[in-house]
Amino acid sequence: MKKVAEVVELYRKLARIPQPSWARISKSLGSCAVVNSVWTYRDLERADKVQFAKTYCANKTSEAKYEVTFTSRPQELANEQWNVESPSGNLRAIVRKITGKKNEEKQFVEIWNGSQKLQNIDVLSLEKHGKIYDNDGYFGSVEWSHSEGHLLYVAELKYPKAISFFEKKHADVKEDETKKDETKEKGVKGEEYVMKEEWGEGMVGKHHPVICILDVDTGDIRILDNVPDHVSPGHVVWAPDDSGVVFTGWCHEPYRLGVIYCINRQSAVYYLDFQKATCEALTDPDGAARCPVFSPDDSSFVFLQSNRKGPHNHCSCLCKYDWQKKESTVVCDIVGTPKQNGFPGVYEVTIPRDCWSTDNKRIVIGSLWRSQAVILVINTETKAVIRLPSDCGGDISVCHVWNDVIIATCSAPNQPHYLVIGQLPAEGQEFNIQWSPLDSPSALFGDILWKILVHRPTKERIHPKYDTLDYESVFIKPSNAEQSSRSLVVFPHGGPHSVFTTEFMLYAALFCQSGFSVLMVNYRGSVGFGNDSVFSLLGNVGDQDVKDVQAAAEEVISKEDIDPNKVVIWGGSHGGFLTAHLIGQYPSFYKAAVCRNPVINIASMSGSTDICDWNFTECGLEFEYKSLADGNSMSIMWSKSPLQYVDKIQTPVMLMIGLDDRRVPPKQSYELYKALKARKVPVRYIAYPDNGHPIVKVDSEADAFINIYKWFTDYLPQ
Ligand SMILES: CSCC[C@H](NC=O)C(=O)N[C@@H](Cc1ccccc1)C(=O)O
Repeated sequence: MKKVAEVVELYRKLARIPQPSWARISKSLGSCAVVNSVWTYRDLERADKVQFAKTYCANKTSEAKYEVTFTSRPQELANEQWNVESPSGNLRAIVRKITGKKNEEKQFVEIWNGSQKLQNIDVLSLEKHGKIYDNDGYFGSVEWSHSEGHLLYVAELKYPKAISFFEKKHADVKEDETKKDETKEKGVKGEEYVMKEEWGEGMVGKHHPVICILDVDTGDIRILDNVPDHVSPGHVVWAPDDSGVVFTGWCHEPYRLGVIYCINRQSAVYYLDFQKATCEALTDPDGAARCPVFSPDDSSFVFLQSNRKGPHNHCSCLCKYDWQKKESTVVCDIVGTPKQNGFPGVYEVTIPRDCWSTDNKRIVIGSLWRSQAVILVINTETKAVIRLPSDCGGDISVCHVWNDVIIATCSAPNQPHYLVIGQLPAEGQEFNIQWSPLDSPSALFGDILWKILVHRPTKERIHPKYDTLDYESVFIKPSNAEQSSRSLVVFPHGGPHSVFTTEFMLYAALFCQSGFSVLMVNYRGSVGFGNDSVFSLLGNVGDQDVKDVQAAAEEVISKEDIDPNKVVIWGGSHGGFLTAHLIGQYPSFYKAAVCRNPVINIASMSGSTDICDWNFTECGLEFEYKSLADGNSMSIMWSKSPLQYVDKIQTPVMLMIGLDDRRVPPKQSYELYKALKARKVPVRYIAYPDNGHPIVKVDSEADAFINIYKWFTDYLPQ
């Protein structure tokens, strides 16, 4: 087993490995494909995630392969929140965040042509709106009009100035409601401390988004004010002929529930028509539709439709809206249980911009296919679905599609991420795509082996309704026995409706290079295996998921060279919930445990999480906005919570929380901490400031890993 000091140096080395955050083909068509990319790496010395840009030129060779003829040197990027090329490729819009002289946050909207900055607008000083939203995958949007004369973006509503009842300067401002509008420019009394609902975890400061339109010639900004009062707009795009805007509207009445990781929120696709000054829902206002993406000829757009209410994440339906006929059709329906290893359905929160082929028939999107991230080519007319081959056998995710050229990022548990380029073959030939790496990828970790394990529930664990369900794990181990400590980290994911795929993950690679094998379990309830798997877990959390993980662990120990006395476990959020359950239900099996922001007591959490619907749904209870966690509900929630087993726990537990977590309140961990302290079970509680639900601040993430490694090795037999 490596010493802690050695693992610190290993962490320093692997943390520097960059990962592509985005990559797009420049639309300025020339002789070669120009690919602009932005990469991110963890800068431990600066305790910050640092971004740099890289540009590639690639020429297509005869057999549809590409030869890279130029690669720029990495250019560090500063403060770019958005960088969006215009349809012709002649202009570029950049939203830049700057700290002002008085340490205030400023945002500049910059318009560039090929050689200079044409506009440099200090937008917040104009007091037209609040902060421009970043690219959060839900509300944030920056889009050029087809004419390239306007830029649309989403920002926070500008609230009237809040003034105190006791402020003398504005003594003339009346509290009278009828006067409110006239006094708005002076301010409104008594509003200083009124709570503004937020959209929960990961959406701090985002209360009420508004759609803004900048005239790039004059610099004038107007706010679209006929968005329905009950919806918050996002995924905003221009309608054909710039006749208006089309967007996802999330209903925020009667109150906002957390939206990140949740595709079950009430939302519809709306069209705001400039000429008619109307805003109408194009999809069912009571549904959960999102993310309209128009075809190149603007004849239609595709969008995703999910189950409103129910599990926070699940299979989505891919639909197409015909702009002329004003009607929607289903292209890929929700899949309950796929045939054998067949198409399991579409699992994506958003559809990438520019996902269409030039023939206006096919789209290229990312999705999940059991334990792998994949790229699908879907023919929106024939409804044929083709899974593209990965380049390295691991994950492949689409970055950009333009002019039938695809940019994708590939990785595997032993292969850091790298970019590839490929020409989309003709209809029906998609599987023959040829990928060409844009960069020589970071070295393959030859000392890490990985495979996907398939698990079938034993007879007594078969789900009564979904009796054909199986599940998987991604298993990684050191390639040579000398390096292996024969120790195993069991690692259940969170969600519970998420999934471990075969991508490169820093922590997993570090554990493996430090001598551990790692078992990442995609228990029933994970996404990517069909909706029946997701729904099989509802009402069975704390039992079916726990037994699936334990069975997978015992199977691997019996089949691999693992010492059963050297098994530890760790997980985050629902993964932390499972960790706490497993050490309670199998008290002598795990030598040490770590929980990151774990759900410990569903009952006590129901009033403080940003997604209180999760507590009801996962416990098999109906949820309505007016639902109360009454005695009966609390009793059911308690019966599925790991805290009930605390008297059985012997395993030393380390708890790690993000103090700003809005998803799982830090007090959840404190409940377990106190209970274990009172029972003299070794327990350690680490609290990271400025971290939310995922503990990903660079210094916190680094400290967390070394603490986890030390906690495990302190309790493992040497
Ligand atoms: C009331 S919090 C329930 C646990 C939480 N579920 C949803 O947010 C959770 O396990 N979070 C995951 C993050 C995640 C959730 C869904 C899809 C992908 C990731 C976690 O932190 O690991």
